[in-house]
Amino acid sequence: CEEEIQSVCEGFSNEAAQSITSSLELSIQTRIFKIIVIGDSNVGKTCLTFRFTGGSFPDKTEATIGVDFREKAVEIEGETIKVQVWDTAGQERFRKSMVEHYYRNVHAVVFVYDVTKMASFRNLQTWIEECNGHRVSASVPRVLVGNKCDLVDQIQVPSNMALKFADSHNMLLFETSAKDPRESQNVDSIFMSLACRLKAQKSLLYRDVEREDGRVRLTQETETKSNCPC
Ligand SMILES: Nc1nc2c(ncn2[C@@H]2O[C@H](COP(=O)(O)OP(=O)(O)OP(=O)(O)O)[C@@H](O)[C@H]2O)c(=O)[nH]1
Ligand SMILES: [Mg+2]
Repeated sequence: CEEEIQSVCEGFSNEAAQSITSSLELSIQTRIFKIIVIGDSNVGKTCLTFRFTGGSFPDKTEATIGVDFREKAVEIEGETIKVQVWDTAGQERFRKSMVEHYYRNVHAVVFVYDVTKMASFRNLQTWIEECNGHRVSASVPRVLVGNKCDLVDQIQVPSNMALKFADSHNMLLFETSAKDPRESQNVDSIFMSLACRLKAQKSLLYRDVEREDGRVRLTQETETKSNCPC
């Protein structure tokens, strides 16, 4: 790594090189938490990940093809952590070749259903089976998200039914809306609660950083200072 840093700094003034070195060192030390977002097409996975990483609701979305990556640096108890969100495709034809990649070295899983579509709730069982089928360890935290709560007069999935399902699968339940700006903090807490739990499992993640991130990366994400919500 030191050699890589030196080669990056060649040709820069001392001051610039020093600043690059400290940025690179910080980047190398930063832990990355890989969180995948899974569920039927159209439930709002892209909008939820966009709300968390970009802070807004996208004007227009198209069906995700394969996977979209979004990252956000967050600060938890003085440590900067990079939350890497894998926004996966819900449509079978757009996900086939990618499924193995979704689950490889995953640190946490977010299952999403649409509170206005009972079928998307019923299909959760299939998504959970797919996840289990890819040998995702039971120690990998999972949460359940019921999205589109702003559509209050169209709700088909009662909260108590969702809660029972979440309990039986040892998951926390979040009912929220990617669209309603008043819910943005609730959307943040989906990912922040997972990041807090992962931070507590210290050992696994430095190893993953070394393995996946042998290359040096400089990023320009916004940093969110936040206290642990859990
Ligand atoms: N009312 C409402 N609409 C939403 C909300 N979240 C997403 N939508 C809408 O639902 C549609 C699908 O949203 P996406 O985020 O693209 O869905 P997706 O789960 O990523 O779909 P795939 O990429 O095909 O798997 C879009 O028209 C969004 O505008 C929400 O919280 N409330
Ligand atoms: Mg999508």
